[in-house]
Order: sequence, then C-alpha cells, then structure tokens
Amino acid sequence: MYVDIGNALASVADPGVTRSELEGIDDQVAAAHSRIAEGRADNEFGYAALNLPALVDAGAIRRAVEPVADAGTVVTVGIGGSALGARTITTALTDDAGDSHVVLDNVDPDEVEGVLADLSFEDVAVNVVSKSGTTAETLANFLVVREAMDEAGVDWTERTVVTTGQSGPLADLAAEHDLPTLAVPTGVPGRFSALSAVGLVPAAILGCDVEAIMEGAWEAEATLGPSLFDCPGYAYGAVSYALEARGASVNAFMPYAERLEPFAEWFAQLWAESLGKDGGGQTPARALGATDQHSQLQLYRAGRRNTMVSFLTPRERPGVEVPEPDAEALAYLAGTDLGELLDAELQATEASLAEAGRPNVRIEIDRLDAHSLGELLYGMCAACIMAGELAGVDTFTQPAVEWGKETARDLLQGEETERTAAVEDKTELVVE
Ligand SMILES: O=P(O)(O)OC[C@H]1O[C@](O)(CO)[C@@H](O)[C@@H]1O
Repeated sequence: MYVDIGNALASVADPGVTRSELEGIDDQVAAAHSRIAEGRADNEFGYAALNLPALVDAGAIRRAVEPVADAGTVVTVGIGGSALGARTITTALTDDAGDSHVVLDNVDPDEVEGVLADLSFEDVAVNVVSKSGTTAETLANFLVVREAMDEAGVDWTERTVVTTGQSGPLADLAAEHDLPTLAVPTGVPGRFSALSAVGLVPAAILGCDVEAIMEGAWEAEATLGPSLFDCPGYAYGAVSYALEARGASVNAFMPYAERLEPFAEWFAQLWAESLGKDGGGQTPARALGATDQHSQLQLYRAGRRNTMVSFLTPRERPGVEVPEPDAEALAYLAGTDLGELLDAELQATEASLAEAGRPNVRIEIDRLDAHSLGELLYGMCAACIMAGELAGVDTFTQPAVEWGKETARDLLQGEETERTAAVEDKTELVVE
C-alpha cells in the first residue's frame, strides 16, 4: 500500500497542510503510536483490531466452513460491519466479482423476496453474522431465510454457518441447532473486523486465498511505527485529520476500479462510525472513478472548499484493447486500452483538483489480489485508529446509534416510552 499525500500540502491546496505543520503532526503521531502499541499489548478493546494478523487462524475458518464449501452461492445475513467487509473481499477477489455472494443487509421486503426467489437453496451456504447477536434486521432476515429453506425442503441447519460474539440470542440459537460457529475476535468492533471470520467466511467458502489476505495484513502491520513518513496507514489517517482540522469536513472516497466500489462503502462506515463524535468527523462520500467524474467532480473542483478527495487505485490492472477507431475524431483512442484510459482519467482528475487548489490523496495497491487487499484493509484500519487518536475521540464505540435501535424495538413491541412519544410528537409540515 502506498499513500501519496503531496496534493494535500499547503503549497498545492487550500485547505492544505504545510511541511512544517506535518512535521509537528508527526510528533503527535509518535505519541499516538505509543498509545496504540500499549493498547495492542493488552489486547485492549478496539486496539485489538490491529492484532488480527496474529489472532486469526485462516485454517480454522476453512475447517469451520468445510460442511458448506460445496456451495455455489453464499447468502450473508448481516449488517454494517457484519456485512460490508465480507462484500468488499468477495467483490474484489472472486471470479464473478461477488455475484456468487448475496448480502442481505437490509429489511426491504421487496428486495428480500426478490433475492430469495432467485436462489436454489440446495446450492446455498447461509452465513449469519452479528457481533451482538441482537441486531433486529439480521435476526428478522435470518428467520425469513430459514423459513424459505424449510418451504424448499432444504435443511437449513446443514447449510448455515454462524459468526457471533461469545454470548447472545444468535450464539444460543447456533448452540441449540449445533451450527458451525465462529467467534468475532474479542475486543474487535464490528467495523474493524473484516480481517477475521466476520469478513473471511464467504471468501473462504468461495475459494478465495484467505491466507494471502492475512499475509498482506501482516505486511501492513510491519509498517506501524512512530512516524507517518514510514507508515502509509498512519500517513493517510494523519493527513485526513489535519485536513479536517483545516476545513475539509467531507472525504470523497473514489476508487478507480469497479471491484473496489464496495470498499468505499466499508470505508464510509469505518470513518463515519469511528470519527463522527463530539460534533466533529469527516462525512464520507462514496464515488467511483471514472464514472463520478461525470456526476460529482464539478462540486469537488468548484463547489464549497470543504472536501478532500481520496483516490484508490491498483497499480497493475488488466487491459481491454480499444478497437481501431474508424472516425478521425476518435483517432486519439487508437492503440490504447481501457486500463490506460482509466489511469489517464485518474491522473487528469487528480491534476485538475490540484490545479484548482483542492486537496486530494492517492492510495495505491500493487494489484487487485488477496495480498494487496489484506494490506489495504489493515492499513485503513490503522489510518482510522490514528485519526481517532489525533482527534482525541473514542474511536471504538458508536453510542449515537442506540437511540434509534431502541425506539424501533419499542415501536414494534407497541410500548409507550419517551422515545415512542418523540415519534408521536414529530413536527409535521407536509407539502403535497
Ligand atoms: O454485528 P452486529 O452486532 O449485528 O452489529 C451490526 C452493526 O450495527 C452497528 O452496531 C451499528 O448499529 C455497527 O457498529 C455494527 O457493525
């Protein structure tokens, strides 16, 4: 993983950070790194996420999924950190770019019904994931999937694998039906758990090289140290923090590879849920290169000066040759291929932002393979933890999501609580 922060410097962009300010921030990075190392040494909640390369046994995951390793399709039932990492990995690494991995991470009846109608359950592995084991959307979807398998005459207990915490309703259900069960590593928040069974089970079932993913994570782990100038992950975290402090309250994350689009979703949860605290935190915006050059770039180049753009691209990519154009006006496409065109689009977009004085950072991986993806996932977890340390926020909790969850439960149970009263008392001004 390589991180180019040149276009975040104040000599190029506004908001931007000067070299001397960056040196100053590097002193804070050294202190933050000591805190992180301390937390890792005690496997402290949150910091333990950076110990996953040592904690996770890819072989054990393979053995656990053995009973369903013949499946042609994996149906993951999970939400947030219990789905985004898994989708990111299979979309990036499977031959069919994740088509064989169906993710039910919402409770839209139309969508769920449509998905189930298209499945042949005898060829499906069901992967139920919930760290807490209590998430309503996940449990409701699992009950629906189970019933659909019953109706199809397929024994769901033979086709289901569970990943969950040490205790909770899902752990109890798995024990009751003797389902293959994997644990969410202790001390690792959901959004930081892609490099564990949480993210790796579907990839293991679908034949991805999960060992190579963890080797890549190890390689990224080896870069952690007291200076941002030696650690790509820390460099990204520190510069994002510095740009936010200087006004870049939006972080537009723009992969230049279709197979990395789900990575932008994964990043959005990581950044929003970890750093959105105490009235601060960058708003992650998902974009895709080159597609969103034609929809969002106008804003990032000429709109409010509150955005940093984060580009993500593989250095090597396959090529598809562009046929010889038969029109003079298309002569410039002669002899090129789509990969070259996409790279040129990225370089041009990056330069266009710099030319307009807009901050941007480029993240690169060698190629779209298991090792590089492991490096990237680990590196960005380290980036987020560093940004949280520098911002002085509690990176590992997400207390603000609980009110809504509890209120939805109250409403479903028909309870009258302060929260349901707030729902009742909504200020209405309907225009029709
Ligand atoms: O894995 P669980 O406990 O089902 O939670 C799913 C997601 O919901 C959240 O708790 C937010 O509601 C996320 O932090 C988490 O990734």
